Amino acid sequence: MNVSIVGSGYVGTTVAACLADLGHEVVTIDIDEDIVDAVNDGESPIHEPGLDELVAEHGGGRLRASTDYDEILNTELTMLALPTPSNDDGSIDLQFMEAGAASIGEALAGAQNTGEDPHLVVTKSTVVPNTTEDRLAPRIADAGLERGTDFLVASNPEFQREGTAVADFLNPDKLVFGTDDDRATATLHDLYAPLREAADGDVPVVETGIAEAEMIKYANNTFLATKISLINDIGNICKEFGVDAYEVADAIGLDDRIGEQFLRSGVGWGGSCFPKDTDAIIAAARDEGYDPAVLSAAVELNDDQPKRLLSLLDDHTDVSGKRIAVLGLAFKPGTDDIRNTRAVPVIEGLQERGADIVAYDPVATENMRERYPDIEYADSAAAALVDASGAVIVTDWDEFAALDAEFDEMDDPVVVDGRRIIDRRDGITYEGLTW
Ligand SMILES: NC(=O)C1=CN([C@@H]2O[C@H](COP(=O)(O)OP(=O)(O)OC[C@H]3O[C@@H](n4cnc5c(N)ncnc54)[C@H](O)[C@@H]3O)[C@@H](O)[C@H]2O)C=CC1
Ligand SMILES: O=C(O)[C@H]1O[C@H](OP(=O)(O)OP(=O)(O)OC[C@H]2O[C@@H](n3ccc(=O)[nH]c3=O)[C@H](O)[C@@H]2O)[C@H](O)[C@@H](O)[C@@H]1O
Repeated sequence: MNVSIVGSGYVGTTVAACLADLGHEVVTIDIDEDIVDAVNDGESPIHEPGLDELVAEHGGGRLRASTDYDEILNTELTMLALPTPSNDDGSIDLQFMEAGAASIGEALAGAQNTGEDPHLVVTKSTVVPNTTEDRLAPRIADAGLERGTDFLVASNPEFQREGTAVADFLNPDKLVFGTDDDRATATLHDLYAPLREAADGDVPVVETGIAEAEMIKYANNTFLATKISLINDIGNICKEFGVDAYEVADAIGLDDRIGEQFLRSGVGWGGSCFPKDTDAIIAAARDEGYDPAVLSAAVELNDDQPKRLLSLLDDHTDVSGKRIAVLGLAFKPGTDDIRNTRAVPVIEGLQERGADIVAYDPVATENMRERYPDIEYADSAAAALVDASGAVIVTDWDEFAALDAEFDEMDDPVVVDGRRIIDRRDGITYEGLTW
């Protein structure tokens, strides 16, 4: 099939490269010329394991990029993979999506009516229920097009994670096709047929309505975020009783109804999506007159975990004027992404206390330096610990598990672990956040 994808960022580029690898002819459309040039030169514009190889193999061939929306005229379907950031009040900002939809409409309207099937426009981005219906389809139609004759719309949300995006896309737990027209459903089946054939096992397809598909994405992300907040709540109780929350989590995870994943308690969830998507669906629900109590509590608890981490440190040392090591800056291991990382409230809390911060991350240091140019950055965890009067662990990088004699170099070896990555050992004052 000939496929176009508007937006060549984390999702757009990953999906495009994987679809090209599965045999489709794919073009991405982006306003950023550097991204377009990179893809055409066979270079991935973003860092994801396995993506460099795919873009190197197909870039400039079955995978192309362009700044020209007219490219969609040579394709059967267009996916919208544009950003859906938050407004100041947490609600979803649809300006990029509406601009993209309008440009698609203008391109389609400029084409000769060939009598072919209507062009399918698929919302890949995460959008609150009814966005495709109420905000995107009308923008496409604004160019003088008729829905059902000139174009169709559908929702096909994406569940890939950063750091494992290629593997997640190629072997998804499910595919969700939200449509209101059999022709759209059939086109999505054609698009994913090679993926389902190549995938490791059976890939279930959920055929549903457009708004249901949009909501499934929020339900998925907010369920997982809330699962982490719940295990953090349970972990905080465990800490009060001197109980090991990880032993408790391992045991409850054996119950199939609970499941073993996403039970790692600690300093909380961050990243480009859980925080923004939770805020967006809470704001959208409130707009409709419903206040989601559990989700609001999940956010509140997530905001409190970094404060609990710092108050554990306060229990052992007055950090004012002292050198304090912050180990881990990325929002999770395996990425240099610092969007909504828990390291930010930790750093700000330490700054408020007047601490002298020395931070270390294997890959995210440069991104954090842009945000906090004035704090000290160490070249290694070992260097960060030298002469420190306390250390806090924010990201569960494997390399932190190997730290041992390095703690002997601390002035006062107080270690507060927000991710259960350091073993308790003689010679250090160790506090686990939930154990
Ligand atoms: N990053 C992730 O792991 C996941 C993200 N999502 C969702 O996917 C959507 C996209 O997210 P990302 O790929 O992370 O965003 P991103 O910010 O990495 O990429 C968006 C791209 O769109 C381009 N762009 C902006 N306006 C444009 C326009 N008018 N026309 C053409 N290109 C334009 C930008 O230059 C950028 O390259 C969001 O709704 C996000 O919530 C869903 C699942 C996973
Ligand atoms: O919509 C999205 O963008 C994506 O959001 C998440 O993916 P991602 O943000 O890449 O990262 P996760 O691996 O889910 O981790 C999110 C946060 O939760 C934290 N976490 C995760 C698991 C756990 O047990 N405990 C825990 O604190 C991580 O440290 C991290 O800060 C979802 O897992 C993806 O399915 C989804 O597509």
